[in-house]
Amino acid sequence: MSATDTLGEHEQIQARLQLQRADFSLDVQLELPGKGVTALFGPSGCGKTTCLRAIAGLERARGSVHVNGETWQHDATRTWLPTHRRALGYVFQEASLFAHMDVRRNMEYGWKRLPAARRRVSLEQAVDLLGLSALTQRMPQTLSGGERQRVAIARALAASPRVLLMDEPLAALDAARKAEVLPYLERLQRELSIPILYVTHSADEVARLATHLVLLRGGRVLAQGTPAELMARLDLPLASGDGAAALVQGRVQAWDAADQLLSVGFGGGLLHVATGHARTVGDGVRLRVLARDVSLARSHPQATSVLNVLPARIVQIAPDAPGQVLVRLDAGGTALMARITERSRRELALTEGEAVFAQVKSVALAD
Ligand SMILES: Nc1ncnc2c1ncn2[C@@H]1O[C@H](COP(=O)(O)OP(=O)(O)OP(=O)(O)O)[C@@H](O)[C@H]1O
Repeated sequence: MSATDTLGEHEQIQARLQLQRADFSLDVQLELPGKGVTALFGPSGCGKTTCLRAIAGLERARGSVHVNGETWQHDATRTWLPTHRRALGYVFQEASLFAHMDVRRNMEYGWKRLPAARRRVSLEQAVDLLGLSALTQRMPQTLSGGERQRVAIARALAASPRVLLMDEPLAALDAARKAEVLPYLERLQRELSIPILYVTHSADEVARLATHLVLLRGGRVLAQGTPAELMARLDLPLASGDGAAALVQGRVQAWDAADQLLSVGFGGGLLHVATGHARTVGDGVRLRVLARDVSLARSHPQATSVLNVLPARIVQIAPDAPGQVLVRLDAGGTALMARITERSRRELALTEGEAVFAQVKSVALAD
């Protein structure tokens, strides 16, 4: 079987990976969309990097790996392609650029080795996507950490990979450098048809970038699905702690420059977001609503400073931190979450299935 043999399952990444170490075992079945950003998310040691390395062929797991129509590993037919025959780009935590080559020659490295017929990304495109046109003559040691990482991503892209594997690409950067690189990653997600597998243990990065999410625990898949779906599951660890939040996909309906307020429409109504950044009417946006910023009322609150009051239905109530409960709501088909005290729940006699008003004190743009 050759690298171009297909399974008829284009536009999908499938991996069955099993591996045994002295004190760790990996046993996962991944069925991932062949486009967008799939985040592999979980605590330290759960096997995120091992999964990525096994997909790349840097680690020998038992099983199979199929990437958008190509078979890279299939034990049943004794197929196992070495890493250099797998059309992938790998971006590590620390950019490993060739110190003796300038940015352009670093980028040409993988690109030149590719037969012209297989080049799907031009060098110019990679330079442009990562905003590197002013840096092509620079040597790596003169670049900031964020710039080096952008070059590493561009170099990986220029090799026209079928998939881009990124292992905590922002983890080594400080907050300011992270903020500088993130928009480029978002751009890749929007403009490229190359799927990205993105290892992270940052919930912020998941909320901002991921279109699909795989939760790993102890070498096993705990759950996989869209970030909005999994973040609203009260039985999963994402819903615990201060970061518990709902993701709301909406569309910009208006921008009020005087009040610096963005109005975003979604299935459950309208949310107003205080932001200094104007957005174009009609654009899709992702909002993050923290459970701790949502309170509940039985009737529509009057004369409140909270701008966002949405009718919703209680779907589920689960115990949370001591004295608190987490409430999953349905607002016109979109999941929201509220963290309230057990006493408030009792005094308002809130139960599953009931209609309430959700007061959303604060909303942030996730992208
Ligand atoms: N080369 C190795 N030899 C033996 N054990 C290893 C090796 N590499 C990783 N491990 C172990 O395998 C388990 C999974 O490691 P892995 O690096 O995949 O986790 P991770 O989820 O990526 O963690 P982190 O977020 O800390 O990078 C851990 O228990 C780790 O100690």
